Amino acid sequence: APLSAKGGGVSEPTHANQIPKLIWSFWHSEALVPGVVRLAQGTWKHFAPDYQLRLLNEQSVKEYLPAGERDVSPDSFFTLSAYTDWLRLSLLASYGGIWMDSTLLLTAPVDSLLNQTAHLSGLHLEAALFESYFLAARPEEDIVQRWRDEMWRIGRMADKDYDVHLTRLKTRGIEPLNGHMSECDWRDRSPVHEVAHWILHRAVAAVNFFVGYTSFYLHPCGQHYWMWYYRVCVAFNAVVVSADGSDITQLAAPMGIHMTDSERTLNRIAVSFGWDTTQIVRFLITRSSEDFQLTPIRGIKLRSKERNMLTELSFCETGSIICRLQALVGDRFFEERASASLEAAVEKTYSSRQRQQQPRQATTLPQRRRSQPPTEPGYQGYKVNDEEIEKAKPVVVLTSDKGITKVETDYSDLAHQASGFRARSLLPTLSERPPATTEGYQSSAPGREAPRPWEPKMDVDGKTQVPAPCLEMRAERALLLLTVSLPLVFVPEVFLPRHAPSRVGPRWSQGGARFEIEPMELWLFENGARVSSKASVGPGSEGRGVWAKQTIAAGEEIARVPIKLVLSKESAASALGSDIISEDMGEYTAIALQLIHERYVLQDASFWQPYLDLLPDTAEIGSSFTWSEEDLELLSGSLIQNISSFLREKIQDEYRSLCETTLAKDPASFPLDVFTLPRYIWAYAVLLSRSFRLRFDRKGEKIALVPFVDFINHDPESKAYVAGVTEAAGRYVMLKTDRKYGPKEQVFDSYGRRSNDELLLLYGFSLETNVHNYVEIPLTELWECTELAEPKRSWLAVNGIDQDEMQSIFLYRGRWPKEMMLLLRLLVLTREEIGVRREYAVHKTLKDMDLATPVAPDVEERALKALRKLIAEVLSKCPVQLRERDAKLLRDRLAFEALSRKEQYAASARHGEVDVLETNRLRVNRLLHHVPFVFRRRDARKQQVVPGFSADSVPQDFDVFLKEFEMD
Ligand SMILES: C[S@@+](CC[C@H](N)C(=O)[O-])C[C@H]1O[C@@H](n2cnc3c(N)ncnc32)[C@H](O)[C@@H]1O
Repeated sequence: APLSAKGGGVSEPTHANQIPKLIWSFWHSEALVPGVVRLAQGTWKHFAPDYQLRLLNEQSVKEYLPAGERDVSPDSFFTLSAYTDWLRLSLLASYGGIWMDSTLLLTAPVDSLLNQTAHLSGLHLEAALFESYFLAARPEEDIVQRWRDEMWRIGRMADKDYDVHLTRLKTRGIEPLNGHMSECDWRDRSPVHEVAHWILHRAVAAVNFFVGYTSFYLHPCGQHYWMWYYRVCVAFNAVVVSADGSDITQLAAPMGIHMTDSERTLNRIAVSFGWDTTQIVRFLITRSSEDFQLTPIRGIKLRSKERNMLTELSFCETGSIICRLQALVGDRFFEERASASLEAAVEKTYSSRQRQQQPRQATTLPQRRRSQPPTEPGYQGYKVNDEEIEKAKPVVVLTSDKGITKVETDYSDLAHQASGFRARSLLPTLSERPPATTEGYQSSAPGREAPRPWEPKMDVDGKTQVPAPCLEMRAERALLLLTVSLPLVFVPEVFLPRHAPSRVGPRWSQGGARFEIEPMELWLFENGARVSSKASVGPGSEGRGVWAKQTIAAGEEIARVPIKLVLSKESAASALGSDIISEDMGEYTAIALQLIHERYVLQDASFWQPYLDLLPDTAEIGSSFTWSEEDLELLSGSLIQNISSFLREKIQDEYRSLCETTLAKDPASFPLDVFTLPRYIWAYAVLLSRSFRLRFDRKGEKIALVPFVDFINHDPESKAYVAGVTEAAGRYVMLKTDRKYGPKEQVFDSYGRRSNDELLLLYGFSLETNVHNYVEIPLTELWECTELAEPKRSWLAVNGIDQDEMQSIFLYRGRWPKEMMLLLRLLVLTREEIGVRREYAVHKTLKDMDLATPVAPDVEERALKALRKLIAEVLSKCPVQLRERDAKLLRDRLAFEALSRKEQYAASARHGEVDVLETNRLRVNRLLHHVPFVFRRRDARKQQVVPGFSADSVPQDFDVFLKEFEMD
């Protein structure tokens, strides 16, 4: 049966319940594919001849991504690897097939690595990590979809947010890496170290024991680092395994996930032998691997270090694994030699590069970060041979966020690691070293942006250095650990449970009448609503929510509420009459009047009484527009303070005008001592925090309060859906799940991509981690001083940008809408630059200029500087002390938890704004720094004959720079 087309109109033949014969892989550039990657592809053709290869790059991938995901690019993530981790899951979730990392050499038929009956097949490492470099699945597998969604969520989290997320997982009893890598390895140390370990281990366990109460978790040793590195595995464990335990193979098997031991197969050479890069490469290209049996291991997975070294050397000795594989494939990617000395080749490659100092040719790897040969004493230089490897082994460079700070001669002082330095060996890729700062830092590879200042940097091993905030956090935590937990050090481990029993305390009290759901459930039932027996309303830290009582499948209907139970303008009109609820009355106003009428006039006689009894009061909702003046002070320095006052005033004005007009028509039915201002504000708070926009027919959307369905809480990532349905039997509102929910799991819905400011204003809460935070910046002043304002406005209008959109820009944390730079460029363009006065001529000039991309260095600089000024103006309204206080509070769980709910939300919202502004300020500074460079390169590029090369050595990653200016 043909597979449904997901993207680009592609459909694949497949057999039901079989993994489609498709191999997916990604290499960022189409032109510069290293020999070893091409060799890998050759092995796939040989060992998977009946499979279709889908070798994607940044451009072609768009053809295959499902419609809603086509705009996702590496820019959407903090790192390229996070992007490709998400990409593989997205492709497999849609089309199924096999994902192979580009450096995976098959050495046996691919089917020997698959299990056709499993939902998901792959490989695990040490029974603790489910690898992601080789994955196979049938299309639309629930497990893969959930994994993809989780990866999408956490792949785009900044380090700080990710840290909070990891702690949350712990509080929910999920061990992100199944206990793996949580142990500190202090072996071969002195007895003092042993004792220190013993104390540390218990102290850490004691502190972490309280994670459920304190939300404070200490990542022991390098565990946080590993969790960062294996983000895709963390995502896997969070959604698939979802439980504590050290052996994921056992946990995953009942879910239909098949795992092969990677140490017996693809990882055998690297892991089982415990070799480093040089040893692995030596084995692969020299005759020492002549007798090695390839079939049993089924394949070889190379890391980027091995790939780089193989690409540099580009030869193999007859009989070696690489030579044998290329003979099998029938193509030559490596120069075959009868005998060769690895050392001589290494020396030749590196020293000739040193001599030439020239751009390399197209056959080599795309340019990576390169620095001049270092001059620090103790740095062992570019030559590598055994003797030097031996000599150089003890050389350790200690790096902090400020770059290389210290060069030492042995590893022994591991205390440095604990105090914020990571030790890394200089060998074997001596030629690379991260620069001291990110300024003037070239991007690492085509398709990747230059590292962002907040992004954990990659060190020479392709691993991350722990970024500064984490280091500080770790130091602070260590101090806290010692003070808080020393008395607990001697609590025997057996008394410490593996994970904490409960979550952080609820924000609502869990008892009381508002938690007696049964009368409403009975009322729903009697009036024809259908609520699945698998779900019910129950308490949680978000107030009441919809919970799964037992497993609910993806796409299952949880509730169906007939229209007669719904409060809308229609119901208001039938309750209050069309004299009062006139055609032109707003929907919110109409329902607000009905809410007051039902609750305070009809009271127990109201049809909706069982539902109204459960509605929260104004303080419980806590929307910031209902806060007192005193409470609003908590929001000082943030944009939301003024917005809250503004909305409140608008509602008050509306109430006053209603009193004078509509309500005055029938004072007996609408006495002003019943229809009071506080009640009107309450009704608005209920409506803004719990109503839905529903579409039942073509006429348009309706605002409605839907009993039961409005108990669903917000998770920005949820895709559960609420929809109006019209059938012959009548209209109803339906709630359906987006994914499978396990017993006792809360079902969430997304209230939309709302920033913390919006959430606080309308719903009375904000999120500590919110990827949708943004700040709206008015352009009033820029419009006032721009030249040729009118023709510019009309040109924008002709191009589909309406008056409101022209007035401000939306600044997001990780992306810039395309219109933003276009607007800024347009506003800074002078009359002279446009060079014409008549409107139609201005339109033509602007069209030719293509303002969606940088047009000229000085225009670009002015636009960026204007943006910087706007950002600085907004930032200046938030005093530095306040910013620092918020940042500190959000790092320090204990202090944060000690705040009142409003203080917590205020701090999160203001911090969200500052974070967006600061991040963008840094970005603008960085771009300003690159402007001259980008244009110089662009000019050089125009002149050169062969794209990508010129005497001026245009970097291969030129496009990446340009991209910075063209984000969407
Ligand atoms: C549609 S109602 C959901 C039901 C509500 N929890 C109740 O008990 O009635 C929206 C309200 O739920 C709360 N809420 C929803 N999602 C939340 C979240 N993620 N965190 C905290 N509070 C949340 C807020 O008080 C919000 O105003």
